[in-house]
Formats: sequence, structure tokens, C-alpha cells
Amino acid sequence: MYQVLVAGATGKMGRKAVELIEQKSNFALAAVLAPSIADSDLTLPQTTQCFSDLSQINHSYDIWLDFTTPQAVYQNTEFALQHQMRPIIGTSGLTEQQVASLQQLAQQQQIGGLIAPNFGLSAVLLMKFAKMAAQYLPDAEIIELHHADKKDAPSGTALATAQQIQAGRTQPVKKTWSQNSARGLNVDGVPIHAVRLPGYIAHEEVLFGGTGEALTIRQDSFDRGSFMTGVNVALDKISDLTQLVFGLENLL
Ligand SMILES: NC(=O)C1=CN([C@@H]2O[C@H](COP(=O)(O)OP(=O)(O)OC[C@H]3O[C@@H](n4cnc5c(N)ncnc54)[C@H](OP(=O)(O)O)[C@@H]3O)[C@@H](O)[C@H]2O)C=CC1
Ligand SMILES: O=C(O)C1=N[C@H](C(=O)O)C[C@H](O)C1
Repeated sequence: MYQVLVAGATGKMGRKAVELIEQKSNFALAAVLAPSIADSDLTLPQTTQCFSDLSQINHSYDIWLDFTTPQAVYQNTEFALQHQMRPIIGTSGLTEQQVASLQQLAQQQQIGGLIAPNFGLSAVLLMKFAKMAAQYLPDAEIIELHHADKKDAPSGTALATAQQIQAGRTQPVKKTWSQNSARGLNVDGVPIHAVRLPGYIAHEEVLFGGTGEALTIRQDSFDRGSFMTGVNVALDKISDLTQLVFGLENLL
């Protein structure tokens, strides 16, 4: 039986993760972490340990599943690795430098884990297709659309998509643009436009432009259950990993 700690258990994603673990026969919800856990309406097994702060955790669990905040995620992942807990990180906001430093720590600690900007299959496929398209159509822009209370912008998925587009390019970008916020945030030569509106969950469109033609790739997460497909895969495969892997595509 794998003992899992869910960090961010009171949040929108954390609650889905708690439900998933409770359904899985070989995984136990051993612990939860969230600042407001004592006041929350979550119904948990009696055996689940509740922590409101990292400093209260004095035990190592097999897996650290994190859906918290961009402010907390680096320290949480570092803590998990230092205490021999395999991290599965869904939280956005880690910079490329932070990912590299956590991967180095994982190597030192000889422990594997996963950082996944998006656990939805449609988003993973979108990133793969965008990388392929960028080989032929290097000029691209991203529009990401999320629910109104998302804390960070641009989304982790949009940043990872821009990196994939840059990695897929074999020709330089043709167009140029001026520093103007209406033209989006330039990441790896890909302008990203972030929309935050009620009614949306998580959506992304990549627009490629060529000579007299255009290609649009779009994915939609209409329900947070879409992310649990990938979390389920990660839980099943995490114990085989010997490194801190970036991207769910590496486990599929
Ligand atoms: N990789 C993926 O597929 C997906 C990733 N995400 C990412 O997951 C993260 C969470 O999203 P979402 O569930 O919508 O956010 P919510 O705001 O709904 O939940 C955030 C959770 O984090 C907790 N929290 C806040 N501060 C800390 C801390 N210092 N230590 C531990 N827990 C803390 C909150 O607890 P409290 O209520 O007590 O403040 C709450 O439980 C975001 O970064 C989001 O981008 C989201 C969807 C899919
Ligand atoms: O906050 C969200 O909701 C999401 N966050 C992740 C991101 O920043 O890309 C994944 C998905 O887009 C949903």
C-alpha cells in the first residue's frame, strides 16, 4: 500500500486528487496539507494526518502529490525530496532554473518523481502537435483561457508549450514585434495571451501562421476530472522513475 500526502487538499484540484486516491485500492490517503485544513469541510478517513504547515510534518510518506500555489511549490518539492518522498507536482509556477535545481536535488537524494505542467491528455497532445507543427511553421502565438481565480499568468501549460515550439523550430521566426502589452508576453519568441473569465476551466489555443495559410490547435478541459487521467497514470508509474521527470508525455 502506497502512503500518499496530498498538499493543497482543500483546493479545487486537491479535492479531486483526494477522491481519486480514496478510489485506488493500493494507495492510502495518509496525510493532507493545507493552511485552512482545520476549518475545512473535507471528510477524511480517521487515519489521515492533517497538517496546516510544512513544519508540522515529521514523518516520510511514499508520495507527495502537490496542487498548491506558485508561491509554495518550490519549497514543498524541496521538502519532499529531502525527506525521501516521491513528488508528483501539478502546481504551476516553477521556473526553468527551479526545475533544474530540483532535478539536481532528486539526483543527489536518489529519488524519482514527476513535474507535470498539465495532466490532461488533450493538453499533452496539443504540446506534442505544436512541437511538430513548429518545424514547418515557426511563427506561432498562444492564447490560454482559464477560470477567473487562477493565481498565475501565463499558465504553466502555455509556458511549456512555448518551450516545445522553440524546441521544434528548425527555422528562425520570421515576424518581429514591439514591446506592447497588447501583443502578449514574449516567451521563447512566442507571444502568450492570457484570458481569465468566469465560466472557463482550462483551455489553450496555438495559432500558427505561414505563407497564405494558418493552422490552429486547440484543447479544452471542461471538467477538472480531465486532469485525473494523468494523475492516475503518474500514481501508477511513479515508483518506476529514477529521476525527477518533467512532463507527463514521458510516462505515457
Ligand atoms: N498540472 C495540472 O494538470 C494542473 C495544475 N493546476 C495547478 O494546481 C495548482 C492548484 O490549483 P487549484 O486547485 O485550482 O487552486 P486552489 O486555489 O483551488 O487550491 C490551492 C490549494 O493550495 C493550498 N495552499 C495554499 N498555500 C499553501 C501552502 N503554503 N502549503 C500548502 N498548501 C497551500 C490551499 O489551501 P487553503 O485553502 O488552506 O489556502 C488550497 O488547498 C495551481 O498552481 C494550478 O495552476 C491546476 C489544474 C491542473
Ligand atoms: O490553474 C489551473 O486551473 C490550471 N493550471 C495549470 C497551468 O497553469 O497550466 C494546468 C491547467 O491549465 C489548469
